[in-house]
Formats: sequence, C-alpha cells, structure tokens
Amino acid sequence: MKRMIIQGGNRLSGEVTIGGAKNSTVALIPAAILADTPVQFDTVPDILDVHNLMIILKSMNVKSEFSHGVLDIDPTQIIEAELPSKAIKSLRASYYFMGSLLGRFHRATLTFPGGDNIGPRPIDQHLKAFKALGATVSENGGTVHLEAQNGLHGARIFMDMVSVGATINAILAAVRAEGTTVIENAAREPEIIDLATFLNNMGAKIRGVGTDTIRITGVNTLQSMNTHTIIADRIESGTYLSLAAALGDGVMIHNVIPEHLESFTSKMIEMGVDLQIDSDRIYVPKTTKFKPIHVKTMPYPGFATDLQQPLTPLMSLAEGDSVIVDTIYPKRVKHVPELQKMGMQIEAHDGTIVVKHTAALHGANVSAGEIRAGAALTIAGLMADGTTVINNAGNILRGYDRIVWKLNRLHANVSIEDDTSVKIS
Ligand SMILES: CC(=O)N[C@H]1[C@@H](OP(=O)(O)OP(=O)(O)OC[C@H]2O[C@@H](n3ccc(=O)[nH]c3=O)[C@H](O)[C@@H]2O)O[C@H](CO)[C@@H](O)[C@@H]1O
Ligand SMILES: C=C(OP(=O)(O)O)C(=O)O
Repeated sequence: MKRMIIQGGNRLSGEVTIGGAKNSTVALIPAAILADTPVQFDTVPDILDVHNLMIILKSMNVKSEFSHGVLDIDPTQIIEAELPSKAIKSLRASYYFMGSLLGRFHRATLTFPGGDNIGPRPIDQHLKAFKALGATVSENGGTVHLEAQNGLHGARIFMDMVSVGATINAILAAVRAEGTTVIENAAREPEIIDLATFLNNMGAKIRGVGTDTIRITGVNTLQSMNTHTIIADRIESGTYLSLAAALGDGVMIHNVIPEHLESFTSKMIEMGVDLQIDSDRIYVPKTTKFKPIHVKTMPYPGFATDLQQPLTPLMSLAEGDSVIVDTIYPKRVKHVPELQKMGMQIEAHDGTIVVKHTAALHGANVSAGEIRAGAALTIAGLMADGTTVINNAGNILRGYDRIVWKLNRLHANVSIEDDTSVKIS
C-alpha cells in the first residue's frame, strides 16, 4: 500500500503540463491488439493503469515498451492465453479486452474487471452488444466467456443508457466484424473520438463518433502507419484548474483542450475565477472570493462525474452552500467522510452533496477510496494546515500522471511512501 504525505499550506505558482487522457489510453492499449502491425502511442500518461495493461499484454505474448511518454506495442505474435486476474482486477478498463479479443479471435475469457468503487457498475450493455454481434455469453463465478462460433456480424445496437464503456466495447468488437453495425444512444465522450481516430487511421470505417449514432463498416485488417498522439486528459486538467484556483498565486496549465472542459470551466467562471482561456492553455489567476454553485453530473458534454470530487475543496471556500447531484453515480461519496476528518463542512444525503463554507482545513490521516476521492483529498491536503497522510494512494497513482513531480514543481510539498517507508518519485 502506498501513502501520499502532504505538508500543507504552501501557495502554488508556475506551470504544469497535462498528460494524455487516462480514459483514452486505457481503451487504446486493448485496441492495439486488433492491429496486424506494431503500433505506437505518444503523450502516454505514466500511470499504474498503463503498467497493469502492459502486464496483461505480456501474458498474451504482446511485447510493449514504455519510455518518456512513448508506448510501443507489437501485437503481431499474439497468442490466446489465460489473462492475469490480479492485473485484470486492478482496473476497470481491462474489460475492453472483451471487445478486442472477441474482434481478434472471436472468443474471450476474462474475470470481471475492477476499477473504482463508486457504486454499482453493471456491464449488461456491453454483453448485450456482444450478443447482438453474434457472440454467446456465459458466466461462471467471476468469469465471463464470450464466443462467436460463426464470426461476428454487423447489427443494430440500441444502448438502454449512455455508457462510455459499452460504446467502446461495441466499437472494438464491430470494427473487424462482417457488415455494418449501428450503435444508437452511443456515448459522445472525447475519448471515444480519440479511439475511433486511432482505428480509422489504421483503415477502420467508423463514422459518427461524437454524435449519438455511430456507424461501423467492418474491415479485414487494421494496419498502423503512424504514431497516435493521445488527447489531453480533461479530468486531470479540471483537477489542476480546481487546485490552482483554490491555492494558486497564478498557475498556467498547458496542453489543455478547452472545448472538452466547457461544462467545468463555465462553473469555475460562475464561482468568480477569471480564467484566461487560450487555444491550448488556461491561466488561473490568484482568486480570493468564490461564489457557491450548483452542479449536476451528466454524460458528456455535461459536467463529468469524475470532476465533482476535485471541485469540492474549492467549493468549501465559497461564501455559501454549494450543491452537487451526481446522476451518473449517486453513491460516489467516498470523499465526503474523509474530507470531514480534515474539518470540511460537507455532507451527503440521498444522492446530494452539500459543501458549506469552511474557514480552515487541518491535516489528517485519511484514505483515498477511489481515484477522484484521492484527488479531492490531495487538494484539501495542500490547502490544510499541517500534515495530511493519504492511505491507499495507489488509487491516485492509477490515473494521475507523475503527480508528485508535477505538484512539487508548483511548489507543493508532497511525497509518496510505500509500506517500507522508502520514498519513490
Ligand atoms: C475507463 C473509463 O473510461 N472510465 C469512465 C467511464 O466508466 P464506465 O465506462 O464504467 O461508465 P459508463 O459510462 O459505462 O457508466 C454510466 C452509467 O451507466 C451505467 N451502466 C453502464 C454500463 C452498463 O452495461 N450498464 C449500466 O447500467 C453505470 O452504472 C453508470 O451509472 O465513464 C464513467 C462515467 O462518465 C467515468 O466515471 C469513468 O471514469
Ligand atoms: C471512475 C474512474 O475510473 P475507472 O472507470 O477506471 O474506475 C475515474 O477515472 O474517475
């Protein structure tokens, strides 16, 4: 288990550069096994999810090398093999191997995925899509077996609810299927567009991504001709925007796609933060007065559920009550009791989180129950007087690229310790 140690109270200033999007990367890596050539990604974030996906690739004889943000994957010698259940369970997105293995071998056997504990996360829509494409699905204990004995065939798939994961899995299974697939009520997240861009550049025929109807005409082969640059992480961007507003004396955030963050930046502006938004960077000036806001999380382009927690420390500075309703994950409140330990006036009842003005936060011994709860605790720890110890910090490192280095470059005082108290970067 890793712990993050924060000596709070420093004002932050300087520059930070956002990494490639976690939620793109974790779909692109499983997608790479659909290629008949080696593939290369750049601006890959250095996060635990990437390292765990590389372990899964290795078990299938797929070589991968990751250095300085460049990830090379060679799937040309891939074999069918039992996948390592510890790595599968370490992250949510391992379920994308269901779609990509089905696309590649017409069968797949996987244990159920892990990922953040943020309330119920069923995969019925994923399985419905696989069945529509011609696969049979059998479940045994914690294992799912998928098999398309007569191959995969294009179909019309209507998603009962808007799901990022089910949309991506349906694309992965359909991209090399015979005939045309139409996904209706599809999710529109930018990470889905990024995945389709990668696949289309290899010869796939995916049209309509970014709308709620996606059409895919299956192709026989996918061949990579160039490096795919991963889009900037909008959730990491929002996290740094929030902490820069809460305790910055002027912070420039580089490699941002402002169009992907409009639902978030509009709320910060409503709070009174005079953001200076450029084409690919945002400057956050020192701000001392904040107005309370109301936020409701929704599928993209609505306010992201992954950004409600990182905004709570900033909300605690507002002069009045702020309210969050998380319609995607109403039980995503793991940050609430931990922030209370730090003195924050925050409560959760019946799917509604209320954050009241809090005069001061103090350091405490807390736990990151999930990645974005960890982000909220990190920001609160930086704002607090004294020392904060965040246990289960592996949940933060799952998805925040080189976070200790980035925060310390902004003049924070943060370190990570493992069980044996050896400091790592
Ligand atoms: C790796 C990745 O990209 N993770 C993101 C992805 O997760 P993930 O893809 O798991 O989330 P979904 O978009 O699928 O979930 C949206 C909603 O649909 C429900 N649902 C989903 C699938 C299904 O088969 N049945 C079902 O009922 C879920 O319980 C949830 O209430 O989108 C979430 C919602 O934006 C984000 O918080 C996660 O960061
Ligand atoms: C919920 C998240 O991640 P995952 O879906 O990978 O668990 C997240 O990134 O906030």
